[in-house]
Amino acid sequence: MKDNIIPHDYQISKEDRQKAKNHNSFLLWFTGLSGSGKSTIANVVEQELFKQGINTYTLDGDNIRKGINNDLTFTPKDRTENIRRIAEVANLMVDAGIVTLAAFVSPYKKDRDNIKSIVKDVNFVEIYINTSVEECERRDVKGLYKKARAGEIKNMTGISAPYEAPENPDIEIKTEDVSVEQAVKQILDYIRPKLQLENE
Ligand SMILES: Nc1ncnc2c1ncn2[C@@H]1O[C@H](COP(=O)(O)OS(=O)(=O)O)[C@@H](OP(=O)(O)O)[C@H]1O
Ligand SMILES: Nc1ncnc2c1ncn2[C@@H]1O[C@H](COP(=O)(O)OP(=O)(O)O)[C@@H](O)[C@H]1O
Repeated sequence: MKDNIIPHDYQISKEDRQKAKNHNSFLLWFTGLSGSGKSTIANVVEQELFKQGINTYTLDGDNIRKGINNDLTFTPKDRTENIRRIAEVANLMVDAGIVTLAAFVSPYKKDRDNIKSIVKDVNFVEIYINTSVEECERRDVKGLYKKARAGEIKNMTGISAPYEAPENPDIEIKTEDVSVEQAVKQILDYIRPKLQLENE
């Protein structure tokens, strides 16, 4: 069946779209425990980029797990499928010339490696929001840790399901040591050269 799918040769390329917008596009992937600070930091990074006239879009649990992935749970198999679909969507967005931000727990190394192969290494910036489970549990932004401790939530990452920390992330942010503003600056400094088109 797949052999019969023959791609059409569309004439407007990713490079054409990037030139029209005057910046490169790539994926900023935030990984870390629930409550680590992924959404908080991604949100401010996006606001700063938006102010600079950069085309951006953020994928997170609200628009993905309630929409395209509303059939998926938190079993390892479903998490793998969750991340695969998000990576495919992100790949289309990067192809459309958009600096795409994605904030997902994404606890498994093999799933994060798969994102890299879908969007290609050069388009993938892995940002590890490194906050200890003790601190995430203390924050307990959504009350999920309390529920997990009470046995009301199964497979809770950090409590009853694993989190495989990135070994060599592009950016690592320890939110117990740095402020949101410092974290945002670290990310913006890292991506500034990546935004520039080659002939500039
Ligand atoms: N069992 C369990 N483990 C972890 N997280 C849980 C769980 N159940 C619900 N939630 C809430 O769902 C958000 C995580 O969804 P993700 O799509 O990012 O997870 S994953 O990447 O597929 O592992 C996560 O959102 P964030 O807090 O924004 O990380 C939680 O609020
Ligand atoms: N340095 C920091 N960076 C990011 N968030 C922080 C920091 N210090 C405290 N917080 C707080 O931690 C919480 C992180 O929640 P959230 O961004 O929703 O996490 P996640 O998206 O990873 O689940 C927020 O209430 C935020 O205000």
